[in-house]
Amino acid sequence: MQVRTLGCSGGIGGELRTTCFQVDDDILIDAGTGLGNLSLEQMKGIRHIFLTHSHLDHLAGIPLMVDSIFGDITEPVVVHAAPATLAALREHIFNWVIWPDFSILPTASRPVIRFEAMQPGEVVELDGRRIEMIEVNHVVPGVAYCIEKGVKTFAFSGDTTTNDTLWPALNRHARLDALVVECAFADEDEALSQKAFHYCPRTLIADLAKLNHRPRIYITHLKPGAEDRIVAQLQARLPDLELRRLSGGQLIRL
Ligand SMILES: Nc1ncnc2c1ncn2[C@@H]1O[C@@H]2COP(=O)(O)O[C@H]2[C@H]1O
Repeated sequence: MQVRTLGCSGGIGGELRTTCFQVDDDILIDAGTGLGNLSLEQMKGIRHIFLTHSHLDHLAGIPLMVDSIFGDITEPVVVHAAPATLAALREHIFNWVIWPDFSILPTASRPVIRFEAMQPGEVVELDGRRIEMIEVNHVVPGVAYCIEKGVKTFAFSGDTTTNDTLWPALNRHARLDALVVECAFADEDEALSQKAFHYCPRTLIADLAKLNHRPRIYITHLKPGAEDRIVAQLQARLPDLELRRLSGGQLIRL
């Protein structure tokens, strides 16, 4: 299994793209502006998209992608998400005002996307990859995903602040090889991080103590301009952890 970082920034500007990870060739975890780094051929190979929550920076690529591949695919792309996230997508994006409802286009019986509700705790198995949804704590309903293939295990926190759901769920796995975890704000912006339900270094460090595994840790969703400060604040207080800043294009092999 491999995870390619198509986008991992908390914003845009220059080379920065928002959250989108490609698992092998056919799965996306979130579909932010990083999705636009895929070629048309690569987009046609995407069969499943798993969403962590309803915010634009995690799904902005979907409407544009489905229009781009509209005439070229025979089976719908399956969008997996929690019921609240799917309801938001239907009501606020695919509502014929912001974008046409591609879940009934070109025809209701053979649409280009299909929405598939998933509940926290549920596992979807796709060609030997077991994808588990885990509840987290964001300003809108949010989830993380843990993906197992063989013995290898990868997890992505989605957007979250302090919680007691992600860490016990990860501890239930026999191992954790790589963890992509968000830390959107620097400690100076802790008040904003609390309002927006994100981690800052202080709160992430406190939660990492709840994790029994010692994975490679990749920090994601850094707000543009604060990247170096956030990573320095984490590394200064976690010198013994294998902790690095995630960057666009980075490949995580498992
Ligand atoms: N009061 C607030 N609540 C939530 N988000 C906020 C607030 N003020 C500013 N924001 C920003 O809005 C952004 C929405 O996407 P994010 O959750 O990635 O990060 C959020 C913050 O950067």
